Amino acid sequence: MAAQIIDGKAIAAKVRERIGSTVSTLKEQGITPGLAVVLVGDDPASRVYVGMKKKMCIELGMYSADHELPSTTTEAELLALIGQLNADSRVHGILVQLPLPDHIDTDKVLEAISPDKDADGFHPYNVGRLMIGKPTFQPCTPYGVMVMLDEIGYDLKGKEVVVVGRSNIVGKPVALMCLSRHATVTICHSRTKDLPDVVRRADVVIAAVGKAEMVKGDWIKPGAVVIDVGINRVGEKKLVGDVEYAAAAERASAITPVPGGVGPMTIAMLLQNTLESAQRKVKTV
Ligand SMILES: Nc1nc2c(c(=O)[nH]1)N[C@@H](CN(C=O)c1ccc(C(=O)N[C@@H](CCC(=O)O)C(=O)O)cc1)CN2
Repeated sequence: MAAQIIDGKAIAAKVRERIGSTVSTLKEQGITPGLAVVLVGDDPASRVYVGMKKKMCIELGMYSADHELPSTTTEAELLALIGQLNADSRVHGILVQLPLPDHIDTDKVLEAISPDKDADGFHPYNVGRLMIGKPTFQPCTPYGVMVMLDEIGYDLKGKEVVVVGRSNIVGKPVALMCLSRHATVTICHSRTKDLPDVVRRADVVIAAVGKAEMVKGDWIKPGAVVIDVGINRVGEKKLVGDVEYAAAAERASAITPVPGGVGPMTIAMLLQNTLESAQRKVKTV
């Protein structure tokens, strides 16, 4: 049977629609959720993502504070800007687009963001809360993966999940989120022995390794769900995921495409996190 294509664009549009109507309600109560997006340097892909974030923020009626800084910006200048944004009551979420230029210490910058405005969920305080299963900002891409699984009605309880990739941004948090839903989770990486055999056990494969088509179609157990987080540029224009899509789709019960899969969810969940932050603020004042 042909795999169900999990349409990230459509699911993200649905998430944004829900956010938009909640934003309208909040605005009636005098609160406008605000997101500050900070870009340092000229990375073309980052510029595109930042542009999409700002556009959607405005479309949903949120306040958008944009800061595009030159690649010569010093770490001290960036930290000073974050200090200002932490203190700005119009801003409920702060996002510093990654990667940052090499002369800036990324960890230092992420730790400078106030944990209660950490719309990316990358601050160690929030990472710790995720680890111990407390409510927190959930990192956007893994959060999007969970929403996609919910959307297809997939219950992770008791399922074997194999995550390929152990990044702080995707692999580790998505593994924790699956664990919190009672899945049995294996995280694989470059030194995992017999990777194809480990992946073959999986009811759900989450590929987040950043290597074009590294997960082969014949590694997929028939009927498995395949979530491909990779976005790899091949040649001038073509984008492919971390999974060999056509061959995997022949065996999977459901699969995310690239483009149009997990990518669009990342931005939708950033806006969701900003909204949740504003809602928390309403409850505390
Ligand atoms: N501070 C952060 N930096 C980065 C993050 C992040 O979550 N926070 N993630 C990525 C980039 N990213 C968002 O910032 C992102 C990547 C891809 C997409 C997306 O919609 N991709 C499309 C394809 C777009 C294209 O043509 O290039 C798709 O998959 O369909 C959105 C957001 C690294 N940095």
